[in-house]
Amino acid sequence: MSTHPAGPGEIRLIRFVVLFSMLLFALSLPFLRMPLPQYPAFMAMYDAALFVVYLITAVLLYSHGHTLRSRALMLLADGFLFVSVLIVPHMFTFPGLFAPSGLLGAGRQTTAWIYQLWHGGFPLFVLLYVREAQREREAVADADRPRPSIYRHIAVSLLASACALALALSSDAMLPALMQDRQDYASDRHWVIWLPWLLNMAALGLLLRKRPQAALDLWLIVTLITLVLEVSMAALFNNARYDLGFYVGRVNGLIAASLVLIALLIENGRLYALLGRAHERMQQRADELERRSAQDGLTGVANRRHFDLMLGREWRRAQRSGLPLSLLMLDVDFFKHFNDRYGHIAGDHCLKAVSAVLAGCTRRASDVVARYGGEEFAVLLPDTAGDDAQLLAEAMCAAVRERAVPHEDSSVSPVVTVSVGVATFNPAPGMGSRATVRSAQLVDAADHALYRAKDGGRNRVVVADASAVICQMTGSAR
Ligand SMILES: Nc1nc2c(ncn2[C@@H]2O[C@H](COP(=O)(O)OP(=O)(O)OP(=O)(O)O)[C@@H](O)[C@H]2O)c(=O)[nH]1
Repeated sequence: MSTHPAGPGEIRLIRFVVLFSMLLFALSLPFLRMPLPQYPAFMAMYDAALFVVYLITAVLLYSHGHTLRSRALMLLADGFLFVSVLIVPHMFTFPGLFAPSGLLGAGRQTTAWIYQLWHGGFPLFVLLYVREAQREREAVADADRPRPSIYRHIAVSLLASACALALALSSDAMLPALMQDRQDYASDRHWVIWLPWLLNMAALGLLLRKRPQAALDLWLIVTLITLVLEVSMAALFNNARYDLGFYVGRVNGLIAASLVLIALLIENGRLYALLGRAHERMQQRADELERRSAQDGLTGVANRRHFDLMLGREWRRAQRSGLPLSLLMLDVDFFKHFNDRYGHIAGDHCLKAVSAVLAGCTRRASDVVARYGGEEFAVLLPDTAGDDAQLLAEAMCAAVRERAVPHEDSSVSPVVTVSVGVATFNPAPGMGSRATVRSAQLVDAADHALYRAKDGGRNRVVVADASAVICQMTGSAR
C-alpha cells in the first residue's frame, strides 16, 4: 500500500469520501454558528473513538514500517501516535466532561490549545513522511536499508506529545487566548488559529505533488482534505463550543481519522488473501515436485529412488506387523536385440508399454511398480505371500505376451516377453535394526531368481526362497 498504486475500487471510494465531506461542509457552511444543545457525552465518545482509531493506525503503520524498513512509514506512525496520546488529555481537560473546568489542572485555554497542537502537529509528521518517502525512493533498495528502531520512534513521538501537552497546560499564561470563556471562542482570535489549517494545506500541497503516488498517499490526501474541512468548521468559521460547526466538524474529523485505518485494514485483508493463494500455489508445486521426484521420466512408474524408499518403509512395516513382503524383479527378454532391430525410440515405446501392462496388473494401492534400471522392473508387494506373488508374476508374464509387441529377433517368442524372479520374505521380530541390509538381501534373492529364469530359457517365472535363496523353477508356459 505504501508503494503500490490504488486500485479502481479504492479510487472510487476515495472520490466518494471527498465528495461526501465537501457536501457536508457546503451544506453546513451557512449554519456553522447555529447554537445546538450541549452534549458533553458526544465529546467523550468522539475522543474515545479517535483515540482508538489513531492508536490502531499507529500500531499498523509501525509494523508496516518495521517490516519494510521504511523510516517514512515510521514517521507517519509517529504522527498518529502523537495525536492519539494528545487526545487523552484533550478528553480529561475538556470542561464539563469529568469536571466543570476539566481535570489535570486545565486552564481556560488548555483544551483549545491541545486541539490546535494536535491539528497542527499531525501535518508536520505528514510533511516529514513525504520528504523521507521521496528520499527512500531515490536511495538504496529496501532490503539494504537499516531497520529503523520502533522504540526510538515511539520515544520521540511521546516526547513531542509531552512537550505539546506541557505547552497547552501553560497556555493561559504563555500563549495567545483562543477562548473567551469555557464556551465561546475569543472574538479577536490571534492569527495562530490559522496555523493548523495552513500546515494541513502545506502537507496536502506536498502530497499532491508527490510522484508516484501510492495508495497510502491518496488516502492521506483525503485525510488532509477532511482535516482542513474539520478545522474550518470546528475552529475557524464557527463561533463556540456546541454550535453546528463544532459538531459537524468533529464528524468530519472522525472520518479523517478512520480513512488511513480503513485503507490499512483493506490492504491487510488483500495481503492475507494473496498470502493464502501463494501458499496454495507453493503447496501445489511442492506436491508436483514430490510426485515427479518419485517418478521415472520415461515410463511414468516409480523410479529407483522411490522404490528404495518404499522397500525400506515396507520392510520396516513388515517387521512390525510380521506380514509377508514379496518382490518381483522383471527383465525384458533380448531387449538389446529389440533395440538393434527396431531402434532406440521403438525400444522406449516398448518399455512404456511393458510398464503400463505391469501397472495394470497390480490391484492394491500399496503395490509399487518401479523401473529398477534400463529394461529391468521391480514390483513391491506388501502383505503378499509367496504363492500370491507367484500368481501375480505369472499373470504379468502372460499380460506382457498378450500385449503382443512384435519382437522378431527374440528366440523365445515372436512378441516381447519378460522373465521374472520372485522372492518373499516372512520377517521375524527383531530384524528391523538391520533393515537396509536385509531388504537388500530380498532384492538379491529376487535378482538371483531372475537370472535363473533367464538361464532357464526366459519368458518364465522363478520363485526363490528369500532367506536361503533356494530357487525353484516353475516353467511358465509360452
Ligand atoms: N530403448 C531403450 N533401451 C534401453 C534403455 N535402458 C536400457 N536399454 C537397453 O536395454 C538393453 C539391455 O541389454 P542386455 O542387458 O544385454 O539384456 P537383453 O538384451 O535384454 O538380454 P536378456 O536380458 O539376457 O534377455 C541394452 O541394449 C540397453 O541399451 C532405455 O531406456 N531405452
